[in-house]
Amino acid sequence: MFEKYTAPTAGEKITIGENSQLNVPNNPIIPFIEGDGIGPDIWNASVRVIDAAVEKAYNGEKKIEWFEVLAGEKAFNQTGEWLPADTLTAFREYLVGIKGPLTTPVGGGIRSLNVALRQELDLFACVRPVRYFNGVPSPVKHPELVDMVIFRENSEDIYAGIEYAEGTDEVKKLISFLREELGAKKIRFPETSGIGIKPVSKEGTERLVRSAIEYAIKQNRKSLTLVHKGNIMKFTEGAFKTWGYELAEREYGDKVFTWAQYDRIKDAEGTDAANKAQSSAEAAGKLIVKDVIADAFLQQILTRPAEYDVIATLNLNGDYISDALAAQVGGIGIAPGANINYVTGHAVFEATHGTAPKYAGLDKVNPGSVILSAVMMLEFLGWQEAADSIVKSLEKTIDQKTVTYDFARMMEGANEVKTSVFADALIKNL
Ligand SMILES: NC(=O)C1=CN([C@@H]2O[C@H](COP(=O)(O)OP(=O)(O)OC[C@H]3O[C@@H](n4cnc5c(N)ncnc54)[C@H](OP(=O)(O)O)[C@@H]3O)[C@@H](O)[C@H]2O)C=CC1
Ligand SMILES: O=C(O)CCC(=O)C(=O)O
Ligand SMILES: [Mg+2]
Repeated sequence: MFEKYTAPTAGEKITIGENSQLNVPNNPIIPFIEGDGIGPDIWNASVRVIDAAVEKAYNGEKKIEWFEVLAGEKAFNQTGEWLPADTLTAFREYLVGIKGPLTTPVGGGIRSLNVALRQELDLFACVRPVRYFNGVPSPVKHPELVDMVIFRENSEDIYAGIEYAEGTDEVKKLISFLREELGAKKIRFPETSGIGIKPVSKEGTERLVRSAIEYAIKQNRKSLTLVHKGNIMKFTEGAFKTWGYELAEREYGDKVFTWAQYDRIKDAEGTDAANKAQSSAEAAGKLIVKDVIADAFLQQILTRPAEYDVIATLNLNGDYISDALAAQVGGIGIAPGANINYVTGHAVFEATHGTAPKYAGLDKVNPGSVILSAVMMLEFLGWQEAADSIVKSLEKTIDQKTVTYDFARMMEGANEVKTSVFADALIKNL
């Protein structure tokens, strides 16, 4: 199976059965990437918390068999490759994995390994829940009103990496094709432009929006909002909105009420009739599917966060929105995430934040994002008891004001501790 890695001898594989149901043994093999920068600090703390929670929740009957796989600087230093083929094989074979952050240079150098993993494994949904933990210092007055789950499309948009640098033969060819064959007249400085391409497909949109609706219905959420910049990017972001509404009505007709329906009723029968139709859909517990333009959304999440619930959006919007919303509930130190293909069952869990290089090796940063990503992983495996016990312990530890520097600097009377000591406190509070 592997070119260079040795497959673990202990533990068993997670498999997927009919109806995309996971079969999870009591000792699943789970590949992990430690990550660059702060990766080792937060991974070493997180893995202790995860193991202790599983041990305690199941009295030793369940145990994760961790399998380290390489990517990023550690991989390059040991193998000469940034993302060895064996690492992809491991995530493919064992279905579920977890990773620390990986560095991506700006303006040149290697393309993002994080994006490569998502694309290679076709992990089309980046799921990032954002909720408030009592006692966490926040820059807004009512952080508790933020309770959103972002479904970020993870396989297309400008992340496809189709871009050509200024001055190259490729960009000259492309610009002349755009101008001469397609009549593009508005490239302001054709001699000195770089060009990036933004593919957005109907299939890609539909699978993402379908996953978000399924999640919203299962979790009894009130609304799903399609966030886009479709007024400007009509055939990519505008199409995302149109395809999203069409899919919602076609596949979930009796379970949803869309703002596209609202508009049709309004045009035919007037505003009162449309308002009535929406109110009765809400009373019947239907999921309201609505949309908002991305810039307006970014101000409304600050002014009226309670109006938003599950979010479905494109790749770049989702990237910006994840960090912005994380800040509202106390920062990127407790912002978890998952990259999931709901059809094949492949999933790689990871924090929203990056490698924070200035803190690397200082045993300083908050491991909360990776720990909460592991909570999402445990839930994905159906190990709810272990997941719940970590969340309770995190709540208790924050309540005791035992926190890392990021919270301590905004908290009165905090007991600031290192990453490893924060993990000790979490384990004690399990
Ligand atoms: N999925 C991934 O692997 C990701 C990788 N990256 C990559 O990471 C590298 C660095 O990116 P950068 O833009 O600096 O973003 P980072 O998220 O790495 O760091 C930005 C700031 O966020 C805060 N922060 C990040 N992580 C934590 C944590 N665990 N606890 C507390 N605070 C934290 C720090 O704020 P402060 O300075 O205020 O203390 C830090 O300076 C880049 O190469 C980027 O491409 C970025 C995002 C995701
Ligand atoms: O791949 C990277 O380096 C950045 C990724 C990122 O910002 C994200 O996943 O939110
Ligand atoms: Mg990001």
